[in-house]
Amino acid sequence: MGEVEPAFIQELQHRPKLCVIEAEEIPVIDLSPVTKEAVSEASSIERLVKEIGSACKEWGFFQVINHGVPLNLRENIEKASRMFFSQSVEEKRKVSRDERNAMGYYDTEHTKNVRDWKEVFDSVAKDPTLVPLTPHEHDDRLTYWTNSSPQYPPHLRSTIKKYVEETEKLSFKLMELIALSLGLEAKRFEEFFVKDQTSLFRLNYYPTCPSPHLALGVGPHKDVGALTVLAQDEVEGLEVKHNGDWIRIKLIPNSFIINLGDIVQVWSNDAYESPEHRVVVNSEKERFSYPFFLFPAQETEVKPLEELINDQNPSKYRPYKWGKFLVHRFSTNFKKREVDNIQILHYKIK
Ligand SMILES: O=C(O)CCC(=O)C(=O)O
Ligand SMILES: [Fe+2]
Repeated sequence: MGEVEPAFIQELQHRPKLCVIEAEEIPVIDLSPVTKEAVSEASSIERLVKEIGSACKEWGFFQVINHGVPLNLRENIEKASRMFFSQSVEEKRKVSRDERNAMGYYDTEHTKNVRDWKEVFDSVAKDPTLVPLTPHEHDDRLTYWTNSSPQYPPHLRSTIKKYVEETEKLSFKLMELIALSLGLEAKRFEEFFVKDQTSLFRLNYYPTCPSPHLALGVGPHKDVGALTVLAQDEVEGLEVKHNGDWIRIKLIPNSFIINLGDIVQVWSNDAYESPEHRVVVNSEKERFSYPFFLFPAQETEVKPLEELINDQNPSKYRPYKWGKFLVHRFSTNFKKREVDNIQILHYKIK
């Protein structure tokens, strides 16, 4: 990517100041009580659940250490991703996403109608993944998203598969801890993912940017799924909005950055919120990141859980069909439009 074209330029209020607020840090959570071979004492799990609960309430963002995902899988992803993005745009476009299949390469994503300074390669965790053919409410036709296989590096597909299997296990463990922290059964969320989950794994590449004060790698947004498990290289750039300030996330080597998505916000009936975040780019260093987005099965009707609503705390959302929401997002994120994208706010009961 060369000079900053108008499509990338953020409105004044969204332009990053590039001075980093170091005052606060997101919580760091040690997952050893649930990842160690030996069975942990109930009290240490209870403590962990409390920590997760306060991190979800206070930030919706935290880092995890001793998470059980082998370091070499992650190193392999980093190497393969650098090899893939180092190719010419023509080569990368050979595995471009298209109208029929949303998986593959692209560099045209817009967040809130401004183009992001990034390139992306998307894969589904379960290949093929069942999704609605169109976002239209009364169209019941389904289709499959499938993974594309770049020729270079030749092992990219298998490297992603191994990494995703382990990250997915971590995300299920985290969902159990989140369920417990809400006073639910540990396996409460399992039914939404066991069959036909639509989870997605993304390779993000943020090239150096000549004007990092005008553009963003990813504009301010909230993740739409249940949970995001993010790995990244050593270049910082991710920021979370906390009490009105953008807080830069400091890196801990080999940790994962976890954030809640909109679906957990709806399931919890706003007990937990999906945090707003963005990615600032850099004029000297390129950056790579690897989010795994945990998404439920397409037929899931997303609504506040029965156990978490009552007369004093009635449901704050109308139900929505996850598959339709997902496909709507994917069909509208790639060009500048006059209207805002679909949001959970559209389902909020006023
Ligand atoms: O690159 C990052 O650090 C985060 C990217 C992100 O927020 C996203 O892809 O949704
Ligand atoms: Fe995000």
